Amino acid sequence: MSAIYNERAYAKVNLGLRVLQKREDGFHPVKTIFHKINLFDDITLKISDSNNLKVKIFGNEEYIGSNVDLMEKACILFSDKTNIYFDIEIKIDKKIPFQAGLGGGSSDCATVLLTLNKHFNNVLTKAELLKIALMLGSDVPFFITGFDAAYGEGRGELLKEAEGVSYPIVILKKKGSLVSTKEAFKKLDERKCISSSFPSWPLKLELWKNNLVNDFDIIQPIRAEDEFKKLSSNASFDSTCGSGSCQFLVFESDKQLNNFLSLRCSYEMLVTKLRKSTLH
Ligand SMILES: C[C@](O)(CO)[C@H](O)COP(=O)(O)OP(=O)(O)OC[C@H]1O[C@@H](n2ccc(N)nc2=O)[C@H](O)[C@@H]1O
Ligand SMILES: Nc1ncnc2c1ncn2[C@@H]1O[C@H](COP(=O)(O)OP(=O)(O)OP(=O)(O)O)[C@@H](O)[C@H]1O
Repeated sequence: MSAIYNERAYAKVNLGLRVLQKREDGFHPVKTIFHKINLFDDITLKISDSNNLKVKIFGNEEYIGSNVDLMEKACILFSDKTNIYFDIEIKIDKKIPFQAGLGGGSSDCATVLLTLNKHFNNVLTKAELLKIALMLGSDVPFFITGFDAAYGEGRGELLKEAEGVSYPIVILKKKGSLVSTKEAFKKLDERKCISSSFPSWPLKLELWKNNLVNDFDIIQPIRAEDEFKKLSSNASFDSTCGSGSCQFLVFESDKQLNNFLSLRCSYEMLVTKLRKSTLH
């Protein structure tokens, strides 16, 4: 028997991201608000019964290099944990920029885990899925929860749902600018003074500028460019996506967004919205 699923894996931004001192296990505790955005990878999964695990992925040539796709790792972990074997063909239409801080790979593998669990009649509990998710990456548990927005602590696995908002958002990407998450965290270890303060979620956009800080902002060369400064002065809020390299600008209205879109911009631009689903 086989079944086909068409799924969307949404990207996220971090509204505020404080990074504390490195722990003994090499990871840094963070405090953040994760928020999904309406930018997604389209993933088609064909799952068939089989006596051994077979994973085929199509469409990942552009981003995979010599890495193993996180979606393949998700299949292996799911099979190990459940002792269920299957033949899976995954087709991905990648729209989320990678090494960009948008959590694309994390969202893709969370989507695969959730779909496998759905196919196999919820064989794993949410708690078991969250445990596997953290083995795949610090951002993966957020995508397992299904929340539009959440406070995240620990490595990002201590999650509490937050109310989502739906302001227009523009992602700016400088051509050729890629950031390795590991290297970005390493750079922050050079800081002399580390603050741990993190505000409660200010839903009102006018409060974000003075309350939400991403510690990775200081290591993003694009933020020192005159063009970026000029563009961001036309938005209500701007910050780095995760550990970079993409930046995002938030607008209070479509009118403010349209004024912004009439400006000259040499960066690649993705125009979307913070995601507030109707399920809640
Ligand atoms: C920057 C964020 O995207 C913010 O949400 C996340 O903290 C990063 O999450 P991620 O991409 O899933 O990262 P992981 O795959 O877990 O970790 C990649 C590498 O980044 C570093 N890392 C990551 C998360 C964390 N809290 N502390 C770290 O020091 C570690 O060196 C780790 O080996
Ligand atoms: N499904 C996937 N999508 C994107 N990258 C993947 C995937 N699987 C493995 N990778 C590898 O992971 C690296 C980047 O992953 P990803 O896009 O999650 O990072 P990111 O954009 O920096 O997100 P974040 O740091 O916010 O989690 C790439 O070098 C890529 O080869």
